[in-house]
Amino acid sequence: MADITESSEWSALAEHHPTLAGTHLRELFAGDPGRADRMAVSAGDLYLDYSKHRVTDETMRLLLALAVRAGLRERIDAMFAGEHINVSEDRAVLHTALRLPRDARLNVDGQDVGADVHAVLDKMADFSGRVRSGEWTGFTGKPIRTVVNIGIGGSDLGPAMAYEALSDYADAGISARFVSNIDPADLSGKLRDLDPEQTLFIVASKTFGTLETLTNAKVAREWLVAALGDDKAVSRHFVAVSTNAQRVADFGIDTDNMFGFWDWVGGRYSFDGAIGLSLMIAIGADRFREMLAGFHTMDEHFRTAPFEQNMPVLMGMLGIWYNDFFGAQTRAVLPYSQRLARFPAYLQQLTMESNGKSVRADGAPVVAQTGEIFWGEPGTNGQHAFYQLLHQGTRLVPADFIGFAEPFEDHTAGGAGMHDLLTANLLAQTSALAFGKTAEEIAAEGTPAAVVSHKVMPGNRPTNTILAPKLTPATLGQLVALYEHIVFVEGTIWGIDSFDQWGVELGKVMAMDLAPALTSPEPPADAPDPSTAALVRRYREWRGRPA
Ligand SMILES: O=P(O)(O)OC[C@H]1O[C@](O)(CO)[C@@H](O)[C@@H]1O
Repeated sequence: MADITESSEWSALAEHHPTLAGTHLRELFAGDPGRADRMAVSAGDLYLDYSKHRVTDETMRLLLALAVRAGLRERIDAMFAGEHINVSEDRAVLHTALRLPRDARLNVDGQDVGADVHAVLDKMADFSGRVRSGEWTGFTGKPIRTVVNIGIGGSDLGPAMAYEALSDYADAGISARFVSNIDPADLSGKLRDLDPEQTLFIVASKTFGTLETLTNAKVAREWLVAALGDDKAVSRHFVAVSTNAQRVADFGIDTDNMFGFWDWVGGRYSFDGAIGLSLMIAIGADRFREMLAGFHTMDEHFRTAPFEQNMPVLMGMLGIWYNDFFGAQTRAVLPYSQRLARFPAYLQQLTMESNGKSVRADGAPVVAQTGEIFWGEPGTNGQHAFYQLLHQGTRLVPADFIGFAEPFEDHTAGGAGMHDLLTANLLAQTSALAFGKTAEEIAAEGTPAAVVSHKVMPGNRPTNTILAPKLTPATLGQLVALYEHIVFVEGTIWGIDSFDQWGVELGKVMAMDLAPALTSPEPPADAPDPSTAALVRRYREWRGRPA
């Protein structure tokens, strides 16, 4: 694989960078009145303003030239066609197939992928409909009131985020809870006030081999059987989502009540398929399909729009600009929507499990910094916590602000609706971050000279602003697909396989090796290293075990 940093396109950006590094957004706007209208793009219902970036038209031209040089167009085509671009696992990468319209045809490795996807969606819709209508009852004949999704990583973060995002659409009186952590506090806290007779567990695991999920599921099964007094209750209260029917059967779940998917769907790309069953039960199959249509809208945009108008390409390349040329290490994601409270956590897995790599797809070391660190909190809460650093800290933290025009409800407060105040905060923050406030402006307000420097707002801090009319199933689908494709764009430039996650394996194996050292009646003979040995001794002592 060629070294992208040796390309003339990379060099051109490196040469161009000092000019922009020495230019303030105030100057860029002053010299370019049409910038805000020009540096904006729409995709589906999403509107992106990227004018508050430290770029000129020339920067964007150079960034897109780099994308072309990296073979982004060919790679997009390869992904959508089902080529095995996940090289380390020799798999296709086809989460985009999960949202293909019913009449679309896609044959991959001899499989009619579209037909398979819709067969599962139909099975989910049938089951969800029965649960929602009360036709599907628990063992004692009562309707289901709570769905508990037991899963972790992609089998948790996606459905949990989307359920919260779309909770205003949950119209059947069925709520969902999500259990992921092997910390027993998670499961017991979620079960505490539940009626077992009206609870349905969805055990969600692509592999059905994940320690946390299987352990939680076993304890949940014991809780259910103890309460209902009969093993036979399990078949009415446990269903599974997995790619591994054998393990589902071994666990004791009837495979008729299993909803499948395929190895060409990565866990972190999977909640728009069967992993989203809890969401579908809560909001219904029609709303779920609206969400899928939203995903598909963004997929088509990504697949077909010219790079100059292509939202994921533009945002991905801007990520490269800050990460690899400005040396920024993180990106804040700041949704001005309480409903999107879990969106940053969801994005952390999507982006960092995908692009946190230090070898390229061909196994050679990477040649540039990879893997932006994603983090964030909903506005306005973040404003009263960490925005101080965003505004006046020494680090450059590019940020994505996400807002919606229409609220679900809008109480008035002092003339303005609460939602309008929320949006005013979003707009104020991006403006303050970009333009700041100079020492002269602060002094002119009569500020004592000794305090002026403390109050200076440097500005020149770049942001994306993404606006949509309303947070609906369709806009959520568009938003998630947008970030999926941003990950893809960045991964392509870095030349990495964004679809494996080998870095999580070692810790899992070591935990299984260490567990006996914590629990054995006799002091353990060895530990992986002296520090861990000392910690094991301390733990055992506090647990009352011979150290
Ligand atoms: O769905 P599974 O197979 O239980 O895996 C859960 C999560 O664990 C991981 O493999 C990481 O350990 C994620 O990629 C995945 O989303």
